[in-house]
Amino acid sequence: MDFNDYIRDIQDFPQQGIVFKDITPLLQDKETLKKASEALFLLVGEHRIDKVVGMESRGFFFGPMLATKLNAGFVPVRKSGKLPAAKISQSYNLEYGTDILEIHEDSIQKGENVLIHDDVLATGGTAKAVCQLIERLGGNIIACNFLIELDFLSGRNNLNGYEVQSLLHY
Ligand SMILES: O=P(O)(O)OC[C@H]1O[C@H](OP(=O)(O)OP(=O)(O)O)[C@H](O)[C@@H]1O
Ligand SMILES: Nc1ncnc2[nH]cnc12
Repeated sequence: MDFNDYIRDIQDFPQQGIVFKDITPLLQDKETLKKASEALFLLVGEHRIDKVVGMESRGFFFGPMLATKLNAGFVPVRKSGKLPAAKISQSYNLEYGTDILEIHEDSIQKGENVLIHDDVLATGGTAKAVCQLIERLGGNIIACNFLIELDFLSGRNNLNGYEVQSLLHY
């Protein structure tokens, strides 16, 4: 089974000139979903992880599954105005726009080992903003884990100094 067969390109979504990597076929297929989840877990290796941080929305697909496999908690990073309790914010740019991300202040304790997970690493703007949020809370970033990395956008250059783990490269 080839994961690439379950990822489709959608031209000009969400805006002109963007080729969108749609992973819903991979999520819909029970065997592929299970295998992708296991493969993402294996990418993490032997690290001890306290918290998996996933970003809204597509970091929520695999983030909690990874957390249970790693015996860790799950922390959502959400877009502006969605989190109810005390939080900190970070603005950022991504491949097709700009936005604000937020995290609850009490979600990570100082010195906790954190794995960041998202579906796609494109320009790295989103992941870099999440790294900044976690470090402002005193978290120790162990690695950034992605289902897909768009190599031609060089997103990992925005994540210098962090381990970047990606299952699929385009
Ligand atoms: O590396 P970057 O250029 O920052 O882009 C990557 C981000 O873009 C997508 O999220 P999007 O903001 O589209 O939100 P969604 O998950 O709610 O669809 C994707 O899920 C990543 O979070
Ligand atoms: N080309 C792309 N496909 C899917 N998700 C993305 N997030 C940022 N760029 C993306």
